[in-house]
Amino acid sequence: MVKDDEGITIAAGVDTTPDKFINDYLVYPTLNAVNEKTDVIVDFSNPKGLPILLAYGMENRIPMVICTTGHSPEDKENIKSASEKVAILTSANMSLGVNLLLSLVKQAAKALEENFDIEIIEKHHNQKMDSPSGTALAIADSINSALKEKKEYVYGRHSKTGKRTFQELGIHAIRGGNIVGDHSVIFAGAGEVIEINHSALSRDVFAVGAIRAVKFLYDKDPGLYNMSDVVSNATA
Ligand SMILES: NC(=O)C1=CN([C@@H]2O[C@H](COP(=O)(O)OP(=O)(O)OC[C@H]3O[C@@H](n4cnc5c(N)ncnc54)[C@H](OP(=O)(O)O)[C@@H]3O)[C@@H](O)[C@H]2O)C=CC1
Ligand SMILES: O=C(O)C1=N[C@H](C(=O)O)C[C@H](O)C1
Repeated sequence: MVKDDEGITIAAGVDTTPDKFINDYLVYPTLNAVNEKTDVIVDFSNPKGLPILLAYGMENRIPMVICTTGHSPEDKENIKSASEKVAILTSANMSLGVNLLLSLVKQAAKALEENFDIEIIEKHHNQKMDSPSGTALAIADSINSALKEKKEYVYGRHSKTGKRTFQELGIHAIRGGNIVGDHSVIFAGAGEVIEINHSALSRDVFAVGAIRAVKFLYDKDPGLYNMSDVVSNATA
């Protein structure tokens, strides 16, 4: 996708795997070789590389587009503090459609808060490392942000006995084949069901979003940004 875009080029690919120590210092030769003219770092990799990624980005004041999912609460705190020094954009899903879905589910949750059960089902390929998907968690957080009574996330319901409570928000992960990424949000009421669904048909949608994010972020002041900033920015 970058090859077809005249505005940007790939300066380097780097490895942030923390696997080498010399005198207690982690050594990352490939990371040190990054071209000084690098304007933005894009990360679609593994949460294990986060400490090195943040340290490098902060030290060199290079904005970072972090698309990797599966971060721990501590990782998320570290991203937040790093964003005080350098611009960081995080998004569990770079597609335009999912970012619209995040606001649609908020609207639906508000309207149906009193008597609809809410469940999320996500489906992904059999190579995915984390579950549930970062997008499913972002959808759940978006729903919760709209509700007066916050829901409690219940993952999978395996071996769970007893009835579902109204406070539950079920989150379910399906893994198989080469499914790119499907997210369905089900609002189930008495006698009616509303389902809001997004299907990524190709991984290109994530690359397109990441390129838009790069163009948005490269000259931004320190701060924590997300895809809704990009989408709402007409020049991005
Ligand atoms: N925000 C979004 O829109 C999207 C986010 N993702 C997220 O991106 C991440 C990667 O997913 P996906 O592309 O499917 O995974 P893949 O396994 O296909 O690709 C990950 C790549 O990252 C490389 N990698 C792993 N660790 C490091 C590291 N420490 N430093 C540098 N490179 C590393 C891997 O190299 P090697 O093969 O050598 O291990 C591999 O090339 C996941 O967290 C996924 O959820 C994915 C799609 C969209
Ligand atoms: O791993 C993937 O493939 C994807 N991961 C992201 C997530 O965890 O939400 C986004 C997308 O659905 C593809």
